[in-house]
Amino acid sequence: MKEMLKLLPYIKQYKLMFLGGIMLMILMVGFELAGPLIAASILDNHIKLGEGNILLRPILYLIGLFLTIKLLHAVVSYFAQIVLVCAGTKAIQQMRHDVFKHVQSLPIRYFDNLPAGKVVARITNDTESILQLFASVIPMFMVSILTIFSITAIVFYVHFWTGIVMLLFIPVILIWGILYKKYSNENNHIKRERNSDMNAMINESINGMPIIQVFNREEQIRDEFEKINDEYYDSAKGLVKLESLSGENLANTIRSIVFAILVYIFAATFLSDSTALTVGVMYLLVDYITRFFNPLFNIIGQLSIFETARVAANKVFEMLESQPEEKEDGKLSSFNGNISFRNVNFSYDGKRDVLKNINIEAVQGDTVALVGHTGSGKSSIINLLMRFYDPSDGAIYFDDQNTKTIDKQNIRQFMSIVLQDPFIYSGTLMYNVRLNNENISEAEVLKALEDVGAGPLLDRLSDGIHTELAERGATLSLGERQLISFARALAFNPKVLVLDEATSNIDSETEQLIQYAMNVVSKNRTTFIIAHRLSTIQHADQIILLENGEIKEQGNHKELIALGRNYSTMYNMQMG
Ligand SMILES: Nc1ncnc2c1ncn2[C@@H]1O[C@H](COP(=O)(O)OP(=O)(O)OP(=O)(O)O)[C@@H](O)[C@H]1O
Repeated sequence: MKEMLKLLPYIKQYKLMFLGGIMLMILMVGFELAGPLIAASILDNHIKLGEGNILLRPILYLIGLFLTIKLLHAVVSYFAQIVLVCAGTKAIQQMRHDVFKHVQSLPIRYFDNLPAGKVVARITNDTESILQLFASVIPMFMVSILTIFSITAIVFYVHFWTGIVMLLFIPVILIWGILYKKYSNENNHIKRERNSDMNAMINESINGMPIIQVFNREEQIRDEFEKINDEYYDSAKGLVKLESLSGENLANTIRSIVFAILVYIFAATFLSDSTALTVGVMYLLVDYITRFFNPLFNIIGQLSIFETARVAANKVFEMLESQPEEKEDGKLSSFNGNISFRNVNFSYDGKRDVLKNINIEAVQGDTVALVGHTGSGKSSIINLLMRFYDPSDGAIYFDDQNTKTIDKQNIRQFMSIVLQDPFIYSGTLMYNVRLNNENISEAEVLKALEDVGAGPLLDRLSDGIHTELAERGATLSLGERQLISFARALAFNPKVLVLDEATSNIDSETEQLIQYAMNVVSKNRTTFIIAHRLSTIQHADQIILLENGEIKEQGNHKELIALGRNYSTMYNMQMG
């Protein structure tokens, strides 16, 4: 239930709308319950059975009143629905905003074990389920409880024993509700888990579609998907069975039992003149009893939606409460581009050190190349440099200021990165270069593209820099995506540049293009390159050879070749 309390701040933000909706619902209940009172009055006061004395005019008035009330009921329920759905949608809009904002503030570490599809499910599906709570379940619970109390009060007032019979059945229904909740919880939990597993899998399959198709894994992936889909179906079936059992069937059975008892009570009252009920009162009781059970069963029927929303809220709040990246107050007011790693150790999981005693001194404008076999720790060094993670031991200094004391956003303002598989967002070429940074003008975007050698690409695109690019740059070659990524780095004019060289086999012409772009962008900037082709880093100021997270060789190309150890072996091998 604590999830419900956490929803309160969202309700509070739109409290006037929610209150308005609830007031309208209370009016609705009033109109709904007035109907039987009017009918009873017609029967008892204006149709005197056996006396041949029917007063038509008051009956017409009362029928007019009855119809007016019905009309008002319809109008009020229309507006109540609109106001509550709008308030709920607004509250959910705010919640989505908060979740999305919070996701952006989470450390990269958080996503290591959480598939993107699950994050998507949290922001879309789960919040949508919570909307049901605001817009339908909670108001319906309130209206139902109000209806139950009002009918109980009226029935007790009109006929005490009928009231007692009605109340006797409430514990039966409550016990049913508790049992229902217990069994539906389990199925609901599985259903939601499988739903988010499916999201994750669809997301992963779409991203990895080329690999799946090339390796002919369609059938296996389909089978895996079907397995999750079947589990989803089973849990949904379990819920439907439970709902069918608890819905109309149970309602009708209990209602019939209550009616049977009432018929007996009514018959018994006729045996005595003093307690005999009038036709109007009997009609009133029968009508109210029919209405009395509806809200009770409505509550039980909505428990499954309530449960789904509760589980969803739980998941959303779990994400909202996960620790965001720590914020440091320190700022780099000016930064020349000097970077040093001092005795840095690092572990992702707190158990295995993937970097051990790393020492690097890079002065402004230096190019530092990181080389080594796969898994040797090159990307981990970059992860620390970008402050996606922090060292377990030792420290990294930017111009003699420990980066741990500097606000991450502030540090990243001075850096740009070009990844080996550059990310292209759906949007125009201009958007992709300046990423919505209005401080970078259109002319600067054009110049950056020209400078890195993307002129021919610009000429080819029908709308130049305003051409819409496909999601993930699907319609561009790897080389073209890299050039855009270089232009992005250049346009942001960073002090520090990080280049993750493409490992894939690019042809020598593209390699030349990229080498040219690399030289343009890295000019006068401190540059860290993860290098796979040793031919591209011969002019680097420092080459660092890593093995199992340790620096094994460090120096410039000439020095390492002269050393005649692993670097020179690797270089000779690559040069054939
Ligand atoms: N997010 C992570 N969580 C746990 N371990 C990780 C994570 N990322 C990398 N590792 C481990 O850290 C070690 C160093 O990986 P890193 O990515 O730095 O190597 P690399 O030299 O960049 O390799 P490659 O050239 O293949 O990209 C590897 O053993 C890897 O399995």
